[in-house]
Amino acid sequence: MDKYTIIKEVGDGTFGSVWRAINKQIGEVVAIKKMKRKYYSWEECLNLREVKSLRKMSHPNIVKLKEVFRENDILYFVFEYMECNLYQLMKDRLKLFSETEVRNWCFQVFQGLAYMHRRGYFHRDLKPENLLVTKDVIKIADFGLAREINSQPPYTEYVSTRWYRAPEVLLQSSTYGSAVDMWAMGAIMAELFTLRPLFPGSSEADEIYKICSVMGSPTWNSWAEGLKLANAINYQFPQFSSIHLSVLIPSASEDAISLITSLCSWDPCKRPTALEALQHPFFQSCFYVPPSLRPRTAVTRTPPSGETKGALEQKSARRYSRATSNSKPTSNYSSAKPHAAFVTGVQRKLEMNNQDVYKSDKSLKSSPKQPRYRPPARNSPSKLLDCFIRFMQM
Ligand SMILES: Nc1ncnc2c1ncn2[C@@H]1O[C@H](COP(=O)(O)OP(=O)(O)OP(=O)(O)O)[C@@H](O)[C@H]1O
Repeated sequence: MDKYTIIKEVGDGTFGSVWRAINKQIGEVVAIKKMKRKYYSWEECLNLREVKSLRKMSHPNIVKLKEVFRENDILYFVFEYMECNLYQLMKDRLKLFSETEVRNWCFQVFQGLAYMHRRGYFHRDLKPENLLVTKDVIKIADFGLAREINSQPPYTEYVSTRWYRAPEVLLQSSTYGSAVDMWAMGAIMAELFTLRPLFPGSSEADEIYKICSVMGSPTWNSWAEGLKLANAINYQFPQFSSIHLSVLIPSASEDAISLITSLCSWDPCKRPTALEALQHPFFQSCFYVPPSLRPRTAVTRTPPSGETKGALEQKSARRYSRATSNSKPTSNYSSAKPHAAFVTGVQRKLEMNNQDVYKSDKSLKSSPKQPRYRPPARNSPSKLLDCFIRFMQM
């Protein structure tokens, strides 16, 4: 730690506290994540998902891991520093974001996701707190739960923050994939428009209830696999018809509504991939390249090798026409009774502190509250450096 001057704490997550610091040698501002549990061997550290996945990724919309070191059995990650996260940007805002702002952020996140998914990883815990912003650039952070797409299911350990959790994960599927990130993006995109969570469930059962109350309950036609998953755990969906999302997100354009609707498809197979999302008409005007990205990489809308742009567009067009036609306004929605998301008065911070990390225990129930971590005092006695290994110098 000698190399860094710690400035202040900027984040306190489940697994680590994050500090703003300066690299004394080169004067660079960085974010240092200090992990809460102890690591008694370097092998243990190298096995961490955050290390394994982030080491392999280099993309302008994925937060850069600069260094990893262990000191006194405490593991530290050194990241490029970002000014704030999307939740912080939303929470005190009185005025809605413009559609251009939402579009530019989402366009960048989908590029980061397309890259990550192509490299064989999915994030599994996308939420506004994990999307970090500096000026007009947004980056995906917190790869603590990232999974290799080719790794062997079943995936049974804890996964993702409830409000952004995909239905297949809520219903305890053990074979979900990168489509869980696309679901989370649908919920995040809606929240960017309204500044309110779209599905603010207070428990796992309430989460499914809230999703049904907005998207309409799934049917054998729309998601047979989901009905089977529900049967397997003896769960019965509450019966709702869908609400047209434009009722809940009145400030969003038709294109935005169509993209959110298809991202929030019950059936993971019907959600667009990140690459398909980038081809959606909502991003038609998105040749915008944030100045800070220009020297490093060109933002293009080129399809991946092996698939022609025309073919991809046709596929996207099919997907999107289906998504929009599935989501007609329903007559039984009363505008006098606003959507739960707008009336719950849920205090997000309380909710998020109470968030249940998902465990496959065959029940739709919350796990106990995480104890809040308090970092050691800055003036605590200096500790001996028992191990200091730097394996990355990027
Ligand atoms: N590179 C960074 N630059 C600035 N702030 C950061 C950076 N990385 C993380 N933070 C801040 O710290 C918070 C917690 O970080 P992170 O999500 O990595 O921790 P965590 O323990 O894995 O959290 P979670 O509870 O989401 O799993 C973030 O929401 C963000 O506000």
